Amino acid sequence: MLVKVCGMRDTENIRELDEKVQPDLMGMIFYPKSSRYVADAATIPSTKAAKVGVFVNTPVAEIVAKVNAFGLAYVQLHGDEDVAFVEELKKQSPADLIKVFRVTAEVDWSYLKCFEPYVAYFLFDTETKGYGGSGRQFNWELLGKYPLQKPFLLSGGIQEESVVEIQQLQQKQPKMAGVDINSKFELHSAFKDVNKVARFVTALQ
Ligand SMILES: O=C(O)c1ccccc1NCC(=O)[C@H](O)[C@H](O)COP(=O)(O)O
Repeated sequence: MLVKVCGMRDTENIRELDEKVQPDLMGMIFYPKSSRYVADAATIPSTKAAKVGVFVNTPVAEIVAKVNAFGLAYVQLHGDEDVAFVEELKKQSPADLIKVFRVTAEVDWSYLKCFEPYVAYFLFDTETKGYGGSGRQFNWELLGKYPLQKPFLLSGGIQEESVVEIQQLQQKQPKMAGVDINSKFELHSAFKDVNKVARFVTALQ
């Protein structure tokens, strides 16, 4: 199962996580209103993990500039980006795309289907005022009925204690390609407890 650790910023914390845990994906937040906002490319070291930039309703040109400055392998669209926007970004960005859907009570699968040609993964997170990183879980049972072909990542309030529930969901839903973790593994904002992430990843595999 793929593991994405999101909301990283501190140089040494990124290096330690990359060496000890070797996550597949390492996420950085480019949403200025987030407490995890990354402003400076100089603080982000090179990593074995593929870098993911998280954006919220950011113009295409600005995203492409960050892809180049930070060497992003993926762009995660965590806002209200529509299909036309995603299609245009796909034309201009050298990075692959992850489109996020923030879940409330139900999911409109037919709407998601329109995004399938342009993205590498979908990602499901909990609806929250700040767009993401809330530490709150949505009703994962909704994904048991996932009807599409595109692989997806599960997110929203995942913690060490979530392992069994994640494994059960993956058995039901083979399109679930991985998980995305963030606030439940933080010592403080944008700084992860590497040992806690390591325990989680070991338990998951
Ligand atoms: O983390 C943030 O501050 C953030 C702000 C705005 C948009 C997205 C954000 N995080 C994106 C992520 O990929 C998180 O990992 C995801 O929302 C889950 O976070 P959590 O519920 O804290 O595990």
